[in-house]
Amino acid sequence: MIVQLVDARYAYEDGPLVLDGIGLALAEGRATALLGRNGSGKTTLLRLLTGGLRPASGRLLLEGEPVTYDRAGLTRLRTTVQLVVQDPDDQLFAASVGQDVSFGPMNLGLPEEEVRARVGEALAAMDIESLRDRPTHLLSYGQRKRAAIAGAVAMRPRVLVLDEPTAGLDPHGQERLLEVLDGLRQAGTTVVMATHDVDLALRWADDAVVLAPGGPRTGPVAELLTDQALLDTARLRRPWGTAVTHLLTSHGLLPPGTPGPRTAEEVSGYLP
Ligand SMILES: Nc1ncnc2c1ncn2[C@@H]1O[C@H](COP(=O)(O)OP(=O)(O)OP(=O)(O)O)[C@@H](O)[C@H]1O
Repeated sequence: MIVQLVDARYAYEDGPLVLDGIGLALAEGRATALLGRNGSGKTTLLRLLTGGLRPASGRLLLEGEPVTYDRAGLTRLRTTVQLVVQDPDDQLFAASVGQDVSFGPMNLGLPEEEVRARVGEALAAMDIESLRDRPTHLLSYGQRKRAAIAGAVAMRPRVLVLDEPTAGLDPHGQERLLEVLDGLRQAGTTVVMATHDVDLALRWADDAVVLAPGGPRTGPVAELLTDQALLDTARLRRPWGTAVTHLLTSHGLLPPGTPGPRTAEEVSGYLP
């Protein structure tokens, strides 16, 4: 496991207990969707995973070793695990897109040529090469979101953690992002994404973490998102694929236990 959170608890100062006894293990190349209603603790969990918050009890392990929350420990964690926060305005700070995306790799002390190559690659991946010299504050929300993700991609982290990355992206932008994330995964990057989109989670992820009032549940995404009792307690909508399967099964058109389609293309597998 690259990163592991073991039995972690977290409460904000003077606030409620947000996470209680959560465990999460991130293996190389796996995609994990983090789901839960507003205020369930998704952002808090992502901040625990990336060292921005420290668990009140429990441990964060990086390659099996407990993370030390000193400068060296956090630097080591953050070169391995990159967080893209929900609001791009909390992430972007340089004058232009190109400068912003190059900041991280430059800070790693990489040679100029390497920085340039990484920035070019990240801008191309996020389809924002034409915005390289644009001031970040003049970009649209979706463009800023893409620029913030490009900044993390340019760091080539082993684990990429994204807080609602598709929110505010147009359909093309969402598809493009999923392609980028699939490409990163194929190259071995571990990706964690908090999202409210159950269809996207079912289609994209291997594993899921559902923050439900009774306690967090972790497991294969196809298993958790077909568990109606869990969806009800977590107040999650049933993914359309699961709903279609349920309908076809209840009409005897599919044998019970048939796994639901994760994409529209997979539905064709049910046709005679
Ligand atoms: N800085 C803070 N100080 C005190 N309480 C906080 C702070 N940040 C978050 N909280 C509280 O912690 C709980 C979890 O918040 P968090 O942002 O992790 O939820 P979330 O699942 O990401 O929500 P959303 O889906 O709305 O983004 C909420 O009750 C929230 O009000």
